[in-house]
Amino acid sequence: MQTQAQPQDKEIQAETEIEVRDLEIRYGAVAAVGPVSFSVPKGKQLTLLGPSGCGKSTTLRAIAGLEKPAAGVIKIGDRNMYSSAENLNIPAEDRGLSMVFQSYAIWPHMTVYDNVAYGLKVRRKNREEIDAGVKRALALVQMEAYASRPASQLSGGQQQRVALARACAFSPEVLLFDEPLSNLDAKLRGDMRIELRELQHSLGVTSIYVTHDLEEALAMSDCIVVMNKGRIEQSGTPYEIYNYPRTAFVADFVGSSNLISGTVREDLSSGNDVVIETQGGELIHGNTHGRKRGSQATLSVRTVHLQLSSQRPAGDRNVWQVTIARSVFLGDLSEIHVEWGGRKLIIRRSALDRMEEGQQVFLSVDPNRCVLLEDDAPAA
Ligand SMILES: Nc1ncnc2c1ncn2[C@@H]1O[C@H](COP(=O)(O)OP(=O)(O)OP(=O)(O)O)[C@@H](O)[C@H]1O
Repeated sequence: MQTQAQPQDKEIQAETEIEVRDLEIRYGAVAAVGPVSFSVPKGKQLTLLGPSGCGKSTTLRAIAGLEKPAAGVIKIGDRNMYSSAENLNIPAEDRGLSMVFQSYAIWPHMTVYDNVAYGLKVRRKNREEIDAGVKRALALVQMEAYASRPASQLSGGQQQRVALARACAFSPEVLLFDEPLSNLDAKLRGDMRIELRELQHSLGVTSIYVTHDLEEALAMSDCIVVMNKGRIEQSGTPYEIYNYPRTAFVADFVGSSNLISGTVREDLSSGNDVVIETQGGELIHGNTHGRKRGSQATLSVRTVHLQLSSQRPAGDRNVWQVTIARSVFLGDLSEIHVEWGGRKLIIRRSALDRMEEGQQVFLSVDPNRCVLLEDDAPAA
């Protein structure tokens, strides 16, 4: 019997630090967000991921106190920061949190030291506390050597480190990040991603991170909330979101997938597997998920999970003979297009094993790699 691997749900049993409940945000008559609900356990990082305009920044700004919601509750620690029922909206500066923006927002005319000291001065710390706080924060981002340099004489990556140091200097309970790496070049982004994650871990600070960059979200988060058109499509660990998308939107947005629609034909008596009749032929999927015979179903199959081989693979389940229509070299990977059941399937595989256009090959997929979606994608 085929058993479908269970999602690795190691999600943290820690106490909740941030709770967002039935939050709605409007601009005039237009509903920009909501209702959305999610929570972040203490010391963990949650990422709001989604395409441009889906409402990520608006949600984050409401948590920061920079946007007044229309309804719902925002709770940090044991205090309500916003509650429509209580007509409560605590000002941003009293929420005990710090925010790092895409546009560093550091002052170019000030030195690095003064930039980092600013938040401590505003909080009326004494000279010794300010000095200790600045030194600790600069050490965290490895910028001690630049303390006396004007901020205008720093690279983009260094400026973003200063912005981070400034955000961490007064040891906030909560850190909010709004696309903090998107002004940096690809290489620096990759490095900063790791540094930021280590920083978040070492401080043990609870954080919410906004990005539209999938890799960033997968690499940096304890939990991802995927948003679309102001609503939550799915939330879970990076592993769950990537391997078990529930909707066509998530399957498509989080990594590249082939969406294949068909009709549930029969359960195999040997186990839980289900046969879906598609235009390309029978596709066997590893778990029924309660689908009834005759119902419409859409399977998501990741482009990296479809296999191509010149020899027929062992077994006869989910194996077809196809012709390579296109082969696109992408460096580490090649993207191969094949025609299957009157539609194009895309396969991503190592570029080392070359396949030529026009070549006849065998296409196969493990039934457990075909994920049944909860909604139906447009017929393909
Ligand atoms: N000040 C505003 N007035 C009116 N509508 C707004 C305002 N700010 C945002 N919106 C709208 O609210 C929706 C959500 O915007 P938001 O900036 O939160 O999206 P986002 O997911 O963060 O996108 P991006 O990644 O492009 O920043 C969008 O439709 C946007 O046009």
